[in-house]
Amino acid sequence: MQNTEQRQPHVPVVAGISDPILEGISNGWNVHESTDLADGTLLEADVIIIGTGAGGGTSAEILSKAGFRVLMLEEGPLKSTNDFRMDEREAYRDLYQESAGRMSKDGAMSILQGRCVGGTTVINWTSSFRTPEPTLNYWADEFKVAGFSKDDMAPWFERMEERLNVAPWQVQPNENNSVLARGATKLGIDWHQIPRNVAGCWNLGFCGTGCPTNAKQSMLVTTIPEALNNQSQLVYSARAERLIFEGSKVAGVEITALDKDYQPSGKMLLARAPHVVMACGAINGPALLLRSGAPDPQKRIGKRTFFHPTTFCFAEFDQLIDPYYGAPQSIYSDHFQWLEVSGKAGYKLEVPPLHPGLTSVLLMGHGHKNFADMEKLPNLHAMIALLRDGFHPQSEGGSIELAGDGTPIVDYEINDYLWDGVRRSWLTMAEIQFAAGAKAVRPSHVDAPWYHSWEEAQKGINALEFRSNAFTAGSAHCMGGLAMGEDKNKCMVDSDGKYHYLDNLYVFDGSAFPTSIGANPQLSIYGMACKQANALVEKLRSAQGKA
Ligand SMILES: Cc1cc2nc3c(=O)[nH]c(=O)nc-3n(C[C@H](O)[C@H](O)[C@H](O)COP(=O)(O)OP(=O)(O)OC[C@H]3O[C@@H](n4cnc5c(N)ncnc54)[C@H](O)[C@@H]3O)c2cc1C
Repeated sequence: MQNTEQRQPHVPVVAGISDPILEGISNGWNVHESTDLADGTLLEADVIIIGTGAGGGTSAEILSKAGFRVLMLEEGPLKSTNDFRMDEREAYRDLYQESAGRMSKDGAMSILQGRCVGGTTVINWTSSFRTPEPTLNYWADEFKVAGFSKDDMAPWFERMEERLNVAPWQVQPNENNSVLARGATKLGIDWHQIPRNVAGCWNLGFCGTGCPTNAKQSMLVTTIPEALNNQSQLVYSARAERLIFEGSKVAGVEITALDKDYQPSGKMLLARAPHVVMACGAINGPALLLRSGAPDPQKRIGKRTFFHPTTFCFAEFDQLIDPYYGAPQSIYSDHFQWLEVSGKAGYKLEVPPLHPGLTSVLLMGHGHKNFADMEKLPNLHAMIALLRDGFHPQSEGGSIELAGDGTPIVDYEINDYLWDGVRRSWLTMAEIQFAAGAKAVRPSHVDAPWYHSWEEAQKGINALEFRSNAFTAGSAHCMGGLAMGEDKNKCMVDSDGKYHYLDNLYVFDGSAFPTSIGANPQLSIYGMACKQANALVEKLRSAQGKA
């Protein structure tokens, strides 16, 4: 097939590991790079799915298995096993939105999000949590989300856990994670093992640059191959530019074909189908609707965009931590998460993997200071606190605007309410790190020196000043912007994911969350998309029956 030759696959990192995408293409899958198609090409299907991440992959498998002709459109490139060479430079350029440089409008928030076939599931760290019950209850009470109680959702989570091999990680945690467990135990803080979606994981630690052994059960190696086996079509490097509306329906999708540098190639394509599912994720999904001028009587598109604003605290140890090796996340603590559901910001404690490129940015500082900190890397541990966003009147999240070229801008302010959570989270993390034997700790704030005792850290952290851009606040969890619920004053889609103001448009991805989740979001998206895509199958079948 032409695509196989054109892609010129790299030499695999691990000899003998198959590349299911290259194999599928050579067996005749209907896969096209957008620029291979002639300008003006018309693509047709029963259902168009825009975006191939957690929501898109899950929906494509379900709809195609039910016999519907599915067209998957993906803005990012098609990269697979042999392209994943555990190299940050290549991975950020090829697999991340804006080459991993996406930021909030004021530059205070770094945002990591995927952009490739398989979406963010290709680069995520595999932690798999069901949506916490207090979150589901809050959605029902505040947004009139129907059919999402803990019991309603249990069968959908079970189904996706089985499909993606979600299970507690039985291997000894790496030292980076062990620090969290050890320090928490000393202080009487409860912690647990993280379930992961892996099959035969080699414990390499490079989940964030794409899995070179196919162990991570991302959409790329599970649902997308199955959808392609079920006669779906995939067009990649294909950005849905605009939805075309006719009356109360989406009549087509205008597509920009992107070149090898991810820039518009000058070619445009058009796709038509009776039903359109948006699964382009938070930020880009609302931006697509804004670009398209979608009906929005309450002006709610892009509002309540959430992140789990994430704080970092570094610690230096005498012993080797090697924080870049081993399963990135295997221990968590929810001890500080649900003390109050809608009071002060709660937070989940985890650790991030520390690869050099990412770490040099997170540490803040530059020149000699940054160099000196980076020299500590083999003995460095980091802990993160994911602040729960969206459960308080002063935690309304951000909003999406459009730049002059139609690309999204995220306006998201870290305010006093969140700053209070930031400071508390630094205190918690520093105390745990010292309890685990750290010789020095440093929260990621430009003014923070290395503190050499818990007492010194307490005093220092309490004195740190709240200034925008003075501390690292990041997130890899983009949610909201097209809130789900039956309350039309607050929400854009109903509990089945159908857009309130159009008859044939659905949103099956993380943008539909009316708050942040309070846990890493992938399994919440899989469960929700599985439920909603099955409901859509039933609806389309009954419509066919009536026709
Ligand atoms: C480094 C990192 C680590 C993470 N670790 C975890 C973890 O351990 N556990 C966890 O639960 N979550 C984790 N996440 C987050 C999780 O993977 C995402 O929340 C989830 O994949 C989002 O699913 P989605 O369907 O909403 O969007 P995505 O998976 O992001 O998929 C959206 C897709 O749509 C495409 N797209 C966007 N706009 C367009 C357009 N206009 N036209 C065509 N295509 C478009 C994008 O390129 C993308 O491929 C992590 C994220 C990152 C960045």
